[in-house]
Amino acid sequence: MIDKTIPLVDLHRHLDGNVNVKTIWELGHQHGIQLPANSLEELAPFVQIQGKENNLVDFLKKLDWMVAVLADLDAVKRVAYENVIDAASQGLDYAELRFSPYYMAMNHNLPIEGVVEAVIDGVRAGVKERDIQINLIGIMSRSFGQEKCRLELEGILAHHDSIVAMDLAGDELGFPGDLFTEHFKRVRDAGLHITAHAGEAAGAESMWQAINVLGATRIGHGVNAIHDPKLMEYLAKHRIGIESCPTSNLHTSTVKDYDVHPLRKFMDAGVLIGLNTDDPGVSAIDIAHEYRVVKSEMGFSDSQLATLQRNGVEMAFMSDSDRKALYAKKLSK
Ligand SMILES: O=c1[nH]cnc2c1ncn2[C@@H]1O[C@H](CO)[C@@H](O)[C@H]1O
Ligand SMILES: [Zn+2]
Repeated sequence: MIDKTIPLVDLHRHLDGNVNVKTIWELGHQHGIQLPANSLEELAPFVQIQGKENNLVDFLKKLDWMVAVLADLDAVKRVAYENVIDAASQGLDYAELRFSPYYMAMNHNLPIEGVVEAVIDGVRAGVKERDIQINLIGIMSRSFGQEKCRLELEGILAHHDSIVAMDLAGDELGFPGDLFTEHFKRVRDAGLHITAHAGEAAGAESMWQAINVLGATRIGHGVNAIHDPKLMEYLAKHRIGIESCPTSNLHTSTVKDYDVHPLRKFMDAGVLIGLNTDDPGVSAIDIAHEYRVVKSEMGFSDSQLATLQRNGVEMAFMSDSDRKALYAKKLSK
């Protein structure tokens, strides 16, 4: 089902949405943080989706305990390190891990730039131990407004050599992209790639804005492009990559079920689209799960799955020579 000759990648994976229940438990106890449960089993439903949530904002609350236990920079480093080990254990050859430094810093007043450094350190430590390549994407969490996003941006830009791209995540309906026009101008000036969560809670207009105003060359989710044929055509023509996260879309009630997910329509329209996990810890899934459901619930053939797998590599924020090297490494295994 997963083609062993093609690199397996996950480009849309929040490391602050992928903290082990056990790690939350241990950090909570280590730092004397009051948790809402008396055992690991009791804690799981506070951070993992049970069934589905009514909307995106409710879904996002599940991440709150994952960052509530980040009491110091060692905790941040641990979470970043464990994310690399987890990604490698899931069979990924390459992953882009994204994180929101203010969101990770805010509960315990950590220095934002320190959080960025701790994430970079933790990822470096993980990569030393496992056969996986990682690139980092900085997130501006739109839900906290323009000023907090500016702080996130500055923390990331201070380390732009270790970061490949910038993203906009959080409450898409409440905080439209054009609030962050100035922020993304600075991102473009710094030469970072741009992806944005769009067309998930809001409509196609939010995707047009992400592309035309913010400068996004990839879009997270993008589900609602399906209602705008001109946009579908534009995405295909300009090779704007769609980072699809089907299970997350069910869990946020963006899409009712797998069999009505528009993934196939994007493929038919010639749009570059790949499979990703989004918040694997919250959704309690791995990347193989996404390939499995696309096959079993959406009826994709193995060759269509292989196209999705290759699309992921093509969309990755890496140089063409690194892309070639990734393919070559896979074939030599
Ligand atoms: O599916 C999603 N849609 C929009 N925002 C998200 C999603 N998953 C996580 N975050 C947001 O990303 C930041 C942490 O990395 C937080 O702002 C969280 O709310
Ligand atoms: Zn996301």
